[in-house]
Amino acid sequence: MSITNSVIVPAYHEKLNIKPLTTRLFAALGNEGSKTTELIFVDDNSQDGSVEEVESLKKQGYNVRIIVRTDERGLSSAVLKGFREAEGEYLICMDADLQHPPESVPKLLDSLRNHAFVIGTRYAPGVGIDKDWPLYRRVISSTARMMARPLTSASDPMSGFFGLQKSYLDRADPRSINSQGFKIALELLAKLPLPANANAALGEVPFSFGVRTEGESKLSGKVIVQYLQQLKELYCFKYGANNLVLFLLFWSILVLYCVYQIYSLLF
Ligand SMILES: Nc1nc2c(ncn2[C@@H]2O[C@H](COP(=O)(O)OP(=O)(O)O[C@H]3O[C@H](CO)[C@@H](O)[C@H](O)[C@@H]3O)[C@@H](O)[C@H]2O)c(=O)[nH]1
Ligand SMILES: [Mg+2]
Repeated sequence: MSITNSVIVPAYHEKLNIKPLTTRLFAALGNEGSKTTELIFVDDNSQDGSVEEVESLKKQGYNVRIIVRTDERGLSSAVLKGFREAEGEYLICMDADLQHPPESVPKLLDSLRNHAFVIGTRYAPGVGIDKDWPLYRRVISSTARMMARPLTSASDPMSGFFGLQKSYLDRADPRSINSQGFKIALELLAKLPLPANANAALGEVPFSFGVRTEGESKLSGKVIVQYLQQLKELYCFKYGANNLVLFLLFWSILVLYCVYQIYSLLF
């Protein structure tokens, strides 16, 4: 049977999460789904035993492999590398740390049959974010989400749990895609030539966002700065570089909003 689905997982120092993610994913896909799905970890030379872990799972019969990059680092570029190497027409991206439940992957794959792009959203009735996710991360995430509002109609463009039909990626000029930072879903939502019909373009699959139990988050100040640079570029892409007044106005509102959020949290 040929591979139709590729699940891409950017991974850096995630050895302890590789086995549970792989076994839970293929269990969720079932016998039939497992035959048509490959799992690809894209690791940036962690040298923590991730390679050996994947090799061992491969020997057990799982269709899993690991790409080790030694010349580049970063979440978004790792995802793009995995997408390029993928065999399947239906691509899924998810984190290694189990904050994205592998059991939701079949739902994303189903939705991808009818939509060019599918986002796993934490903002829908009946789902949410684990209560143990730190407050400062909630503030960063909701502020970042608000800043992306003018760029996409997706309810959760900050999500790293998403899928797309490869043909849409193939139609885009690779040089036009910003591969810096963490927010590759937003980048692709804004830049890919998705169908004009909103229903055909975007599907949303609610999921509950868990907390990491093994390893550490790689979010850093540098990633936040990269996000701000990415936003600036996306605003110029969408609204034109000359639209400076609009841009400055938006940023002023944003700064006021952030101050208000921090103030209401503290007092
Ligand atoms: N290859 C590679 N993978 C990386 C790198 N940095 C991070 N990753 C991998 O990318 C995934 C997400 O990284 P985390 O460090 O767990 O990110 P987070 O702070 O929990 O952020 C998550 O939440 C955001 C939503 O609030 C998501 O946008 C983001 O994608 C991620 O899911 C993990 O599998 C991690 O190993 C890197 O430089 N290289
Ligand atoms: Mg995480």
